[in-house]
Amino acid sequence: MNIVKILIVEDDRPFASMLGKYLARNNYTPIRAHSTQEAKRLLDKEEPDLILTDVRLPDEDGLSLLETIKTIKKELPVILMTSFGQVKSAVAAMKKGAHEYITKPIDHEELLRIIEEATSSPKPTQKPTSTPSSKPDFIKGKSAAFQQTLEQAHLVAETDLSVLILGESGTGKEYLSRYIHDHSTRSDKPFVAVDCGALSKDLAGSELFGHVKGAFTGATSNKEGQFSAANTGTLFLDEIGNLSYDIQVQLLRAIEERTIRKVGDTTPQKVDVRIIAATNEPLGEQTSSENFREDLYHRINEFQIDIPPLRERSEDLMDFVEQFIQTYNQEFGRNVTSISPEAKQLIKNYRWPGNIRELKNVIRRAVLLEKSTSLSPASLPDFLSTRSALESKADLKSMKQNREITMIKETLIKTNYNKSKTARLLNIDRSTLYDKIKKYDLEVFIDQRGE
Ligand SMILES: Nc1ncnc2c1ncn2[C@@H]1O[C@H](COP(=O)(O)OP(=O)(O)OP(=O)(O)O)[C@@H](O)[C@H]1O
Repeated sequence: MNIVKILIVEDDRPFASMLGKYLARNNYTPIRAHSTQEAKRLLDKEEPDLILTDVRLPDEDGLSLLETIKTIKKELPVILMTSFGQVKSAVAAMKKGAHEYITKPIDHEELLRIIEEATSSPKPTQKPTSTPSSKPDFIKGKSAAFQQTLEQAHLVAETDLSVLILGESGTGKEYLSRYIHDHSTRSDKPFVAVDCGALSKDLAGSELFGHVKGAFTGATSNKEGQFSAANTGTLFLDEIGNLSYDIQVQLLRAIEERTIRKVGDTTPQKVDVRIIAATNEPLGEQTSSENFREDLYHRINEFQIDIPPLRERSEDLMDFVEQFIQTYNQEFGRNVTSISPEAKQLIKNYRWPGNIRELKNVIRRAVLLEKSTSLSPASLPDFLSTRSALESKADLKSMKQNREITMIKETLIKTNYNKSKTARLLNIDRSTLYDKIKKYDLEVFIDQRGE
């Protein structure tokens, strides 16, 4: 798999760090600079494939950085991050050759789409300056299990109830929350997604509620938090179980009193935000172990929606495959028009522990590799066939191995591909885990997500 290096130029360190972690989780290699000077140094040293820069930076602004880059590395795509109200800068940026601009608060899905487009296709010299990209295509499928989920989503969308979405990693919790927002009366207002799992303990308060200048070392200016960014709209809190106890207290107050206080400030600020939270670990269990406050749990769980794992939506599987093939045909300029029966069988036999995200990654890679018009097993990663080959043998040894592969994969996903944690949970040492990863050819599986 190609390594795509992205240089993030952003002086807001917590935000840069969050963005970096998000890109790393999506198989990119982030590098961070906090000023244009630092960015210029890293341009030569690191040779990034793409630049993602803020417009406002402490030394020069992102537009001058863009100009410099266009004179030395004309082909290097630059994406600017602008705030609402900086439309003029955005238009100027497009004229100066920026690949695209994206408005803060960043819509993560949109960012990924723009990055994928910028790094995989030949660059158009000029792009329309007007509207930011449209919303992602939401695949509804036809399985009874998901139709029920959708029905609940429609029902709750019409209300202002807080929603808790439960589902394994990659089942589409963020996608569904966006869908609920799009079908609510707040649809023309901001939708802001926060990955609570990527927030550091120290900076989570500032990220969510904002801070005032001087509130802590490094707080060189006032900053609005994600609550303010989502005001009048919807705030999606992913991996909510990761919030510290202190932040849980503040969050509860923000939801109940509809007011927030910035870090370092005592003045309450009114906010009107609809909360949708998500978790892939049952919070009920965490409340009994006192990791998660029970009062907050009940407050965010006014309505619960469960998303079934992909393996329980077998009727939807090929809908996703076909749609993803179309998407990547367009993106990579391929012409895959069918799927060979063998490839179809491999896709159907696999358990998809990483759910829709894993499927999407597998199809992206397959479309990129496929030379003919029919998707063949050769373009699919080995781990799909390893498992099926083992499955076809009904002996005890193969069945044991099969179970072992599944457990390793599921634990890797659970620990966000952290091998030390995985080994600990599986009660084996790291070297045994490495041996098994090698033996079962699981490197490709791990590459889907990166560490
Ligand atoms: N209904 C859908 N239609 C099209 N694509 C989808 C749908 N649901 C999910 N996806 C795809 O699957 C990927 C994972 O979705 P999403 O990020 O919403 O999952 P998640 O459950 O929030 O994951 P995590 O638990 O890791 O945060 C997305 O990038 C999206 O492309």
